[in-house]
Amino acid sequence: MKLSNEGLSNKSQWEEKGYAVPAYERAAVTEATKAEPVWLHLGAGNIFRAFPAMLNHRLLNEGKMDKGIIVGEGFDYEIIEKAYRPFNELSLLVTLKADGSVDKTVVGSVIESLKMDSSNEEEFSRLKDIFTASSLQMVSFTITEKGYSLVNARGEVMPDVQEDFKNGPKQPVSYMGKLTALLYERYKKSADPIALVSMDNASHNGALLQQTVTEFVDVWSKEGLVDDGFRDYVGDSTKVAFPWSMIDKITPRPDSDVQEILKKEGFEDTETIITSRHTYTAPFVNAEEAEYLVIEDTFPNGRPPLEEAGVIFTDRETVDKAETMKVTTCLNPLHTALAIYGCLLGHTSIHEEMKDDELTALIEKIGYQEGLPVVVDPKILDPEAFIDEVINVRFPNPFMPDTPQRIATDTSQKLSIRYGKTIQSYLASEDKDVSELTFIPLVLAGWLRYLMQVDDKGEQMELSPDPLLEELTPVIGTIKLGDDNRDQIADIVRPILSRSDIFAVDLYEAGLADKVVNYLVELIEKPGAVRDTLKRALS
Ligand SMILES: NC(=O)c1ccc[n+]([C@@H]2O[C@H](COP(=O)([O-])OP(=O)(O)OC[C@H]3O[C@@H](n4cnc5c(N)ncnc54)[C@H](O)[C@@H]3O)[C@@H](O)[C@H]2O)c1
Ligand SMILES: O=P(O)(O)OC[C@@H](O)[C@@H](O)[C@H](O)[C@H](O)CO
Repeated sequence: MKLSNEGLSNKSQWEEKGYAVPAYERAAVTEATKAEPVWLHLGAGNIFRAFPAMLNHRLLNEGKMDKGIIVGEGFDYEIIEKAYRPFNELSLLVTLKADGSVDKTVVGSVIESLKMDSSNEEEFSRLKDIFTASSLQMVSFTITEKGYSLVNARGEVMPDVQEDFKNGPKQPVSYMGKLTALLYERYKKSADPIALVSMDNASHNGALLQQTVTEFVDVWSKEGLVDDGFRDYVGDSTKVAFPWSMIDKITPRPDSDVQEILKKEGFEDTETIITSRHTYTAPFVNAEEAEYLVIEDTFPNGRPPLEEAGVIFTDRETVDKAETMKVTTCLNPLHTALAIYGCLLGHTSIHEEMKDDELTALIEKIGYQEGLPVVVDPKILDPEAFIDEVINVRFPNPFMPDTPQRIATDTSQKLSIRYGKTIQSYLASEDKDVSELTFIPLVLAGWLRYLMQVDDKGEQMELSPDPLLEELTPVIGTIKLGDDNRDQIADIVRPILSRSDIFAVDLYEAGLADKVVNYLVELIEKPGAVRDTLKRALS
C-alpha cells in the first residue's frame, strides 16, 4: 500500500486491511479548492495532520464540505519536501485508543502544500493568490508558542524581524513578516474580511497573534512602507478577526512501534524523518482518540461548518476559561511535570511514568490540590471530569507512544502559562495563600535541576531543544551534584528565578523563590536525590 493518488486507486486493497480511505473524489475536491480556497493552515506539523486536517476530512466524507485545506510551512521547508509532496499531500492517521483498538485513516483533505518562502517566486506568488482569494475564510496556525515571538531569548528584536521592519512587505524573511505581507496583499486586492485563528497552546493565543501582526503593521505604517488604510483594515474586527481557541489532542511524534505495525501490514511509507530543524515527521501520524477544539465564533468572512465535526464555537470569555482550564490546570502543567521529572528519572514513556507512584502522586497534587481550587469552570467542559480523564485514561493509555522528551521541548516558553497563571491566581485570591503551593515550586526546582544536564543517576543527559538553553545552561552548569552551599546556589539561580518572562511572576516577589531554592538544594544532594526528594515531599 503506497500513500499516493495512484496507490489509493485500488481502494479494496486498503479496506481489506482495515484502512479507511477518502469517501470523496479527491481530484474534484482539489480542483474546487484550488479555484476557491476556503481554509489555509500554516504549520505543517503533527497536530495539524491529526486534528484540523482530520476535521476537514470528516466533513468531506459526509458531504458537508466540498473544499479541502491548503497547508503552508514557513519555518521548516523540509517537512513539505519530505513528508507532504512525495505522498501527494496524503497522510495516514493512526488513532491509538485506550482500549487497544486502532483506527487507520488515510486523510485526503490536504490538497496542496506550499513553502512560505518569499525568495521562491513560484511558491510565494501561489500563497499570494490564495491569500487574495475572496473565498478564503480562515487561516489557522500551529506553529508552536515561540513562533509568535519577534524577539530572541535576550529580548532583542530578531535580525530577520529587524530586516523586515526596515524593508517593508516586499520580500519579507521573518515568519510574521511574511504573514503580514500576505495580509497586505489581501488588503490591496479587495480588503475582504478574514479570520486568523491561532491553535497553539499559548495564553490568549488569538490576542498574541493579533499583537504580533499589529506590531508589524504599526512599524510599516509609521515608516510609510504600507498604505495608511492597512492599519485600519487590520484593526477592524469586522475585517480581520483573531479568534481565540483551545485545542487538545495528544499527538506524539511518529513512533517506531507504530511504524513496525504498519510495515508488517504492508503499508509502505513508514519512514520517519528528523529534519535539520529538529521536526519529527513522517507520512503517518499517531495520536490519541480524545480531542477538544473550542473556538471563539468570530469569522467575518464565514467559516466551514466545523461544529458538525465536533468543534465547539462559543464566545471569547468561554474560550478563555476552557483554555485556562486545560493549559494552566488540568493537562499541560501535569504534562510538563512528567516531562521534567521523567527525563531526570530516565523515563522514555508517559504511560510508563503513570506507573511510577511518585510521579502520579506529584501530578495529582499539582492538578487536584493546587490547580483545581482556583480554576474557573468554563461550563462547556467540566474541569474535574476533564482532569479525571487525563489522569485515569489519557496519560496511562499504554498504546500512546508519548515521551517526556517531546514534552520537555521549549519548557522555558511554557512555564509562565502552565504554572505562572496558578501562582498569579493564588496571589490575587482572598482565601488562598501562595505559601500553600508546594508542588508547583517542586516542579520549578526540578526544571533547574534538569538544566544541569545530569540525570538522577549522575549521568550526562541530553536536553530537548529550547530557545533559552544556550543562555541558561552555562549559568546552571556552575552548580554540581553534591554542592551544598545554599547561599552560593541561591546567588547562582537568583537572576533566573526573578524572571517574570519565564515564570509570569518574579518568584522572589511572589514569595516562592526560597522554596524553589530549598528544593533545588535537596535535588542536587547526590545521585538518587531526585527520587528521595519526591518521596519526602509527597509522603
Ligand atoms: N502535539 C500535540 O499534542 C499538540 C496538542 C495541542 C496543541 N498543540 C500545539 O501545536 C504546536 C505544534 O505541535 P506539533 O505536534 O504540530 O509539533 P511539530 O513539531 O510536529 O510541528 C511544529 C510546527 O511548528 C513549526 N515551527 C516550529 N518552530 C517555529 C517557529 N519558530 N516559527 C514558526 N513555525 C515554527 C514547525 O515548522 C512545524 O510546522 C504545539 O507547540 C502546540 O502549541 C500540539
Ligand atoms: O505541544 P507543546 O510543545 O506546546 O506541549 C507539549 C504537550 O504538553 C502538548 O503537545 C500536549 O500533548 C497537548 O497540549 C495536548 O492537547
